[in-house]
Amino acid sequence: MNDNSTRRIILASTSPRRRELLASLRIPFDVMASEADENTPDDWSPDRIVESLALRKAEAVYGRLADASQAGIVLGSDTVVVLDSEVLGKPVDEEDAAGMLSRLQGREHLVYTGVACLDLLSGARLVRHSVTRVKMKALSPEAIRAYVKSGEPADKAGAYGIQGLGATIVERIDGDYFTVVGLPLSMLSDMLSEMGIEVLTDP
Ligand SMILES: Cc1cn([C@H]2C[C@H](O)[C@@H](COP(=O)(O)OP(=O)(O)OP(=O)(O)O)O2)c(=O)[nH]c1=O
Repeated sequence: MNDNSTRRIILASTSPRRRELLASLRIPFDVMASEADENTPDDWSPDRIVESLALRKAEAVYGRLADASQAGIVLGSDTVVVLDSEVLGKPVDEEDAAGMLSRLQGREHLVYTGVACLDLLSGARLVRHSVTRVKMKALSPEAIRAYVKSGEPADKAGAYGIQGLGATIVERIDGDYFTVVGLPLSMLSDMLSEMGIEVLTDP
């Protein structure tokens, strides 16, 4: 069943990247910021963290809309970087960013992104994650300092953005590029299809 015309999509996110990525699917959507608690127990695995936080973000918006009996799908997403089993979120300041980059440089790490889709009317939910391996180039302290000073690391998991200046410090990736940027579009389109929203349809 193709339900594109009757159900709105709401992106539960403050991330401009996620908004741009979702826009590339060419389906109409609204954006609502979600204030979800992003703390998780220390012993949670990365897949559990990103799936749970994606769900929390979607549920925070779902809670504000469910009473209105609106037909729609709420999307939430969360991204972390994992190095040697340690989960790296966003750096708290420039020193933290430089520390993260000096550990990531010259080595491989994993980027996990979780996606949650909640159906506003039925309450049905789908939650999945995607993982991409990233090899970062060896970086001199000067290069790390210059990259931190660019401001790009500030609001990004692992203190880099592959879609920007960070492209110059990545050697290769193995997996889905969009998982690294924060919204795995191929996996998302499969999830939307399972919820009755087809991205590729005859106009
Ligand atoms: C590794 C990497 C991360 N990121 C970003 C994606 C996410 O926005 C951010 C991880 O933080 P998140 O907590 O996943 O998301 P957010 O707080 O930015 O947005 P939301 O409101 O949806 O919770 O890191 C990049 O943009 N490029 C990259 O290469």
